Amino acid sequence: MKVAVVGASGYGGVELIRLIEQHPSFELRAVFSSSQPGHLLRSVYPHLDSSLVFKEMSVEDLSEADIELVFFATPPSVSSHWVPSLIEQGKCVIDLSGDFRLSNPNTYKSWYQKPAAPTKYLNQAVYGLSEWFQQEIAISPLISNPGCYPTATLLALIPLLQEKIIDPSSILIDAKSGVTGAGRSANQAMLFSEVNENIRPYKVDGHQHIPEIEQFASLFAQTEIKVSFVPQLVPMSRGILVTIFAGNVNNYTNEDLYDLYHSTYENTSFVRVRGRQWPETKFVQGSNYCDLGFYSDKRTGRIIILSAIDNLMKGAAGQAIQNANIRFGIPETSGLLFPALYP
Ligand SMILES: NC(=O)C1=CN([C@@H]2O[C@H](COP(=O)(O)OP(=O)(O)OC[C@H]3O[C@@H](n4cnc5c(N)ncnc54)[C@H](OP(=O)(O)O)[C@@H]3O)[C@@H](O)[C@H]2O)C=CC1
Ligand SMILES: CC(=O)N[C@@H](CCC(=O)OP(=O)(O)O)C(=O)O
Repeated sequence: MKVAVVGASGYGGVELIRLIEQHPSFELRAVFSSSQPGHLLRSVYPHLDSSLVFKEMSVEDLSEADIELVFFATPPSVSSHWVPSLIEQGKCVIDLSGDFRLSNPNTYKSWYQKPAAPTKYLNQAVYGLSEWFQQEIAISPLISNPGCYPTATLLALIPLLQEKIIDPSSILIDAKSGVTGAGRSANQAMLFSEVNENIRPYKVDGHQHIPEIEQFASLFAQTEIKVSFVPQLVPMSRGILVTIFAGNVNNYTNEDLYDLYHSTYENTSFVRVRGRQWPETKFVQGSNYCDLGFYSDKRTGRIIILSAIDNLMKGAAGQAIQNANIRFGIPETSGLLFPALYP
């Protein structure tokens, strides 16, 4: 199948290219970038041995190249401009940005401070949290890949919310991310000397992933959920570690938690239930796995859940390929079954 990547010069885009180039069923036919048109992909990214040349985005180029699937790894408000014409032409789109994740356009406008996508296409989009929306992903022309923090958070929270094991008003989320989460564009705050030997909380007063987490947590809990969420930047390139604290309303023990998570995820390919072997970002770096750990703290009556992913893999490009596999009836693990880079 012929595929294209828009935003191919960024971190999400180049991770998609790495995965597509060794995928058994996808053939990369076009890479788009507004800053690099005319440049060889391998001159911008020498680790990739490709003879493709970056082009300026154009719907005509996509039609001529007979491309069936288009990935967007672009900043907010870019995909919402192109997606309507691509969908009308019968293309399938997987969007890594937040443009199609929030069902209410006013919520998008207030958290992203950008115009929302047209409602017609918001209504067509399905949320690409692969483990929980398989059936919807398999038939949709527009898949909205989840944010990196929401992926790690929701995979940990949904089993507890569905079974009403935690107090829905008690959810606190401490989240740490490596710097590739912020993308590749130049930014003084991301200089080595600013980030190294530092842990930086940011957007404590309102991160754009809060409404996304709340929208899908509420869906599975069947009640309105509000969460406290504190993201922090840590001095590493890749990786997210999310720690969630919530009140244990049903006195679930560690064994009960293990049974719950194990039975929920035993037939999935990329969620590894680690229990009391606490997840670390090192164990998932470069891979599509999400590692989950948990602890029922009898002393405080709280449950603590830990979730580790690679932000560019399960948090972005890896999950996008997993969704493409599901969408086109290819085995879900195609092109993704490799362990983390260690050490
Ligand atoms: N990094 C991560 O861990 C994750 C990122 N995401 C989301 O994925 C998307 C991409 O993120 P990331 O790769 O990190 O970002 P980068 O900043 O690294 O890359 C963005 C890409 O978009 C292109 N671009 C910028 N402006 C435009 C435009 N107006 N039209 C077309 N292309 C444009 C840029 O290239 P050029 O300037 O050459 O056009 C670049 O290739 C974002 O929406 C992000 O929020 C989601 C989950 C995790
Ligand atoms: C470390 C870092 O800065 N991470 C980014 C993740 C951005 C992201 O994925 O945002 P979208 O909702 O547009 O997909 C952030 O916290 O804003």
